[in-house]
Amino acid sequence: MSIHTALTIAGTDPTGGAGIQADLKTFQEREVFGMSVITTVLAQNTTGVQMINHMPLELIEKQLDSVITDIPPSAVKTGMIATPEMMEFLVDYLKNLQVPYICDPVMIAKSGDPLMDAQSRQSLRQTLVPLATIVTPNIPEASELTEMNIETIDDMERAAKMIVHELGAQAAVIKGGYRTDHSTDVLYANGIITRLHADRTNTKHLHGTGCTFSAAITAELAKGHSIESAVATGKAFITDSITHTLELGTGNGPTNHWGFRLKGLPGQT
Ligand SMILES: Nc1ncnc2c1ncn2[C@@H]1O[C@H](COP(=O)(O)OP(=O)(O)O)[C@@H](O)[C@H]1O
Ligand SMILES: Cc1ncc(COP(=O)(O)O)c(N)n1
Repeated sequence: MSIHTALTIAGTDPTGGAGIQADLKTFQEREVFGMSVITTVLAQNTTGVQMINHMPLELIEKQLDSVITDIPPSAVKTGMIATPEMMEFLVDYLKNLQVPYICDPVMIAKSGDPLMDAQSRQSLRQTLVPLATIVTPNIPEASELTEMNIETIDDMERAAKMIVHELGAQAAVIKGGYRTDHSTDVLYANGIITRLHADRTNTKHLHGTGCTFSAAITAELAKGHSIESAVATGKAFITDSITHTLELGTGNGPTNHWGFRLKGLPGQT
């Protein structure tokens, strides 16, 4: 039996809905062995972010060495990488790894709390985005990366193409979660636009949707699936996680990471 492994490099959420914790749960659900390197420890919950503490670069480096010299990952994702120094440091690391790399350009939490400053947002364009196999911005993040005003699906398609052709990523998915009329995401990969439709669930429990979606895609790439297949499975996974809501927390609650098990997914391996 071949074991697939995935590494997430990201910040934490002690309530388990977003960040590293959501990524590890998602890897497990997709039957991939999950590993993690913590960049930032957050005190946060379903109501917002209470405190942020970045790990020293040396500790991030030591964590990465511990993982990589022992259990090599088949795919890597980054989530909250909040400072230009962390981004610059990760560039060399990711180049050497030579495995699929998913960049979730986390900038703001669903609660509205900023997770990085303006200078870091700019650095992300130049450092991590060009290395990515897939970049997965939501609409505000895609606007920030492309400096475009994104309102329509056509705008989402233009932004996805710009992230590939001008910023240098291999593929981009612009997520439609910020829209109120539908939940269509747009994938641009291998020169082709694909629209991924899902019915919109009327819920406030959307904490960690982006983390969960990109982690599911990472798990599928770790198994060797194509970009198109991995994103389709990721979309089905997040849709089921949102639909089978748990109603946890006093604010905007987490998604249900075992939601897909209640319905079953196409394309499981
Ligand atoms: N209310 C919803 N109903 C169905 N799908 C949703 C809903 N909100 C978000 N999604 C989906 O969840 C995924 C994550 O999108 P989004 O919430 O925009 O990311 P982020 O957490 O980075 O802001 C996307 O596939 C998006 O279409
Ligand atoms: C550590 C960490 N990473 C990412 C998010 C974004 O989560 P959301 O998908 O709700 O925007 C978060 N709240 N915390």
